[in-house]
Amino acid sequence: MKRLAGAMALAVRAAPASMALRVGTTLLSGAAPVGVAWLTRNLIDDLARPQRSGFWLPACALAVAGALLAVNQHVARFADREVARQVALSAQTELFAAVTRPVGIAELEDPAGQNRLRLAQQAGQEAPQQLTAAVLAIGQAAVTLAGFLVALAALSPLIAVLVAVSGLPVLVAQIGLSRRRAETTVRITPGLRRQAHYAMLLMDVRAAKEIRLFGLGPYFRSRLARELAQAQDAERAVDKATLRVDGLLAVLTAAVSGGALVAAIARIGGGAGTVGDLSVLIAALAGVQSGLATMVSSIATADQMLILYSHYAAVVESGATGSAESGDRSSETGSATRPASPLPTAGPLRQSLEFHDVWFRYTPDSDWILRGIDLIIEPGQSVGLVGLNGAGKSTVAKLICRLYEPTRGSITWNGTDLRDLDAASVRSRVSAVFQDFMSYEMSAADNVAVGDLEAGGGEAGLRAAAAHAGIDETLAALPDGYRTMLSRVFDADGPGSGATLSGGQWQRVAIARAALRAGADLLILDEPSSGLDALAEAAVHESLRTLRTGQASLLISHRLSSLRDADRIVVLGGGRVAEAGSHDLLMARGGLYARLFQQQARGYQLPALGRPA
Ligand SMILES: Nc1ncnc2c1ncn2[C@@H]1O[C@H](COP(=O)(O)OP(=O)(O)OP(=O)(O)O)[C@@H](O)[C@H]1O
Repeated sequence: MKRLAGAMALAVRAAPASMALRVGTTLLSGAAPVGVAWLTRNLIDDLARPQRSGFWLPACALAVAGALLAVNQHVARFADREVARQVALSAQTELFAAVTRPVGIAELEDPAGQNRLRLAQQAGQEAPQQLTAAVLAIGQAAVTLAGFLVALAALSPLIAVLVAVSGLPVLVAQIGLSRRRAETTVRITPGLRRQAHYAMLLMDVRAAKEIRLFGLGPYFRSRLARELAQAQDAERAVDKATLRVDGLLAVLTAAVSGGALVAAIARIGGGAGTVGDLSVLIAALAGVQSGLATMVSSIATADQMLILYSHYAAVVESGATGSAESGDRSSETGSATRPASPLPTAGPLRQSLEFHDVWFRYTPDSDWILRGIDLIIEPGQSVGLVGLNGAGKSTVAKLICRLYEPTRGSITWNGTDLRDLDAASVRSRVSAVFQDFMSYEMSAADNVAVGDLEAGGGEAGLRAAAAHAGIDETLAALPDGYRTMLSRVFDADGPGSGATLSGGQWQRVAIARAALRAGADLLILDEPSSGLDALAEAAVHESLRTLRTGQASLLISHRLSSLRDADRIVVLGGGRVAEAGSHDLLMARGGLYARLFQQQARGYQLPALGRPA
């Protein structure tokens, strides 16, 4: 009942006027068949009288009722669709507000969480509206049923009871089927998600290159078809069971109604009623039967939708993917936990950002990525982070941004544990270019502006940030300047045409995005120049150096030449800080950093004189 009330409340909140209209049309369509049956009875009895008088009133009332009902049907359909639209809008808004509410992102990487999200999305789209429609249909059927049962009871109480009771086995069977249908929906969700993934790959322009080159079309098509066929098999099994049960129940209810009809006709034939009574009886039996069928199927639908709605409610109530979040400070799921009450905001970085013996693994059953990291970044200091692939450099960056929480140990901002600070306030003091930065299918201006939606300065501010990333001239020279749509798959909003950037140009847009948040205390650059040509890399690094003045920075790069000016270079190895110091110190020490640097430097050296070229 709580879930039902929640779903109904959502519908009323989202579409109050349309809901009121829908309730009105429901009451009218519920009462109409009973009214029409009584008017018909009066009309027949008036006509059956020898003087044939007084039939004008029921005849006119019948005509008006017919017209009203015809219009009512269309109004009801419009109100239904309006409720569906407004509920879907409201449900989607609530759902995605919940998805982005949690501090961390670990739940979004959990397959079970993604299954719940898909179910919640599906339920959010259809469950509240279908539940509302089912409840209204139950109400409508109840009005019709009550009217006809009273009419039947007036003729024969026994027949009325018999017909009403025949609905019970139908109800039990339909609820069983609806539960099975809801379970099937949950069971086929992972397969349908995989199917959607293959469909997305086949349509995605980024995947198209490999799919064409490696001839992967038939491979993904067959995987897609297999997943869909498996889901359909499960649905077909439920449909077959429904057919069997519904067929049997139809025979049962028809037998009960037929028997009741014959018995009642026998009574009227025996002189216990008028011809008008017979017409009411026929209408009442048909009405009760169809009312019962509507009521039972609506109860079953409501039951199924309630089960689906519970997935939506779980996500909306608990946030992200609806999984229970632990309040532990050390999160074994790697998930950043949600604060129970408002936390203090992070002030400017005046002392340091420090890692204290930080251990981290992404899930409780995976390997440790960090095994006791101690790291200090002081205000205005530049720190370079170096390590082999998979050493955990990006993980360190993500931990600072509170996308995950340390499994053990702590990270402090001016001495306060990050978990004791408002996450949004910490993030507002950090700017970052992630290794897997985003390319948004939006205009060039919007692609830079998302770095800081609250930054003032208009286009001049965007251009200044873009200039730091060495991309201002390129963006300004696009067909519609900064308003140019950077997309291959969406049209421009206005009359201008779209444009496509190269990988390195996109990377510079991401750098511009980070540069826009110039007031941040800490700038994290995770492989910011991997796609840049040598000239651009030097220019961007020089520009970022001026941008970083006074700002702390954490620079992660495999191009060690770009790190040599860092105040301190930290080398990660085996999940720990293997080496730390200035470039000169680390070179003199001859450890991993020195070996990596020399290896890279050798690659750039000209062949020695006298050796064949
Ligand atoms: N979201 C994740 N879930 C589970 N494991 C992850 C996740 N992200 C990274 N890992 C694992 O953590 C390890 C460290 O990854 P990370 O990206 O931090 O390394 P890195 O030092 O930045 O590597 P690279 O130099 O290749 O960019 C890798 O073994 C990777 O498989």
